[in-house]
Amino acid sequence: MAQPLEKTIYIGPFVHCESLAELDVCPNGMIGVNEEGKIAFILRSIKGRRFPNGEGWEEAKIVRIQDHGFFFPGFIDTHIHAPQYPNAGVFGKSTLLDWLNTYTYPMESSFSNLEQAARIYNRVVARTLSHGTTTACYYATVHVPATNLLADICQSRGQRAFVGRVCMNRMSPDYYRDESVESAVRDTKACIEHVKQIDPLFDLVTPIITPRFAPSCTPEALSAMGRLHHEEQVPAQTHISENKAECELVAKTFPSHKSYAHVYDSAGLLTPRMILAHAIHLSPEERTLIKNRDAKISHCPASNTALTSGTAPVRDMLNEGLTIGLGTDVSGGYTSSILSETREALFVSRHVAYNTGKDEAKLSVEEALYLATRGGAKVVGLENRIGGFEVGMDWDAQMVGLAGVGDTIGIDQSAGPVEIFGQESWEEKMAKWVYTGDDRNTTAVWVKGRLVHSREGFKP
Ligand SMILES: Nc1nc2[nH]cnc2c(=O)[nH]1
Ligand SMILES: [Zn+2]
Repeated sequence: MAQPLEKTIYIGPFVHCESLAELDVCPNGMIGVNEEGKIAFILRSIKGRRFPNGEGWEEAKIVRIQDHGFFFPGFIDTHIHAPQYPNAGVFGKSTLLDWLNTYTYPMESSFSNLEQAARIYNRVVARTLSHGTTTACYYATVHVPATNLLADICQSRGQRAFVGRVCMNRMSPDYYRDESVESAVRDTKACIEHVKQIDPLFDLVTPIITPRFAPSCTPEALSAMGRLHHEEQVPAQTHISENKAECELVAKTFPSHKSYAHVYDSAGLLTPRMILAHAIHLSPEERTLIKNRDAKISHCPASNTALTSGTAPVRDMLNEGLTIGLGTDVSGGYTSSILSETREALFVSRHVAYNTGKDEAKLSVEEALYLATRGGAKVVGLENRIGGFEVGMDWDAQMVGLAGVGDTIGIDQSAGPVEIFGQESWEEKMAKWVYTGDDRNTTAVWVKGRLVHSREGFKP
């Protein structure tokens, strides 16, 4: 069981997203986090220490920003394949459909071995936490024991997670697919039951229905997953319109359906609790349908570039009112860092601007950070609990450290790659973090008030 929490006051600058375009910077404030890991108060000035009287805050533990850093909400990875982690960076010149057969299915099938699963899943959860990912939406594999182990590891390492057993009953090698719709339903239910055992209120870990994508599932399998989504009242995730050959395959295998989005809709899967990854080549009608159903979008720019899938029209989708978060999509995406993904989203938006001649397609640093935090929180349906700093929200946060040039002699690698010369505005500091930072700048990470990662030298 996790250690009981102490009341803690976090002192120093804190930054979070107020809205899509606006960062809220408090250069020197205090955030009190109670024994339940919830934000109890926020003071925007440290003068006078006016925290609530008589509630024991006088004796609370203090955690202070030491350098040019700040507290920032934890990142939300709305789409990541945990078993593909060993393949990160290995994709050659492949595109989606040959990449799945060449790299992905062979790797995922090896998770029939629980030792392999333990090794890789421990690693991917520890690594994503080290990047400041406090919530991750994981695809596991078809294997029940390994999927349950991933849920256990998220629970014990303290990462908020959605853990999905993948349903796929066709178009993959015989050695890696569900035998039947009945066995897929039985195995999916077994994974849901397991999470109910370890976390009955889905406080930290939530099961998620995960039909891989339409080509991998017969219409009967999709409908069965749609029924489970409704019966079990748990969220769902899948891929949509990532690659043109995939879209053609869907048109061919579902000839009576109007569109790719309609395939999911007719299976009862296009709901407010569905997370659709990629959404690159959707028609305007499909985007309208997704908007009307209030289904959510996971934008995965690193993967979309790596697998030559295309450039998602994020600005258009935002303008149309779609809800969007960021996903690393490891290992279509090479990085398990949402900070890197934020940068990729910025660059891809510039390619969209260039290719369409529409300058407004470019995302700002603030907007990309919004997608990485508040946007992600909406995508996973937890916007009232995570993604920002507000009284009553959970303390899912990261301490970002930025080294001041001149503070140390020579180049201090341990302080991380971002160099602060002292003249930077907050806007510039945030841009430097996004464009030049990495996990060396992630000094400490908390989920629900529990310290789940810290760099060497961090003194809580
Ligand atoms: N990027 C990506 N797309 C998919 N479509 C179906 N499966 C996958 C997968 O594992 N990764
Ligand atoms: Zn994916």
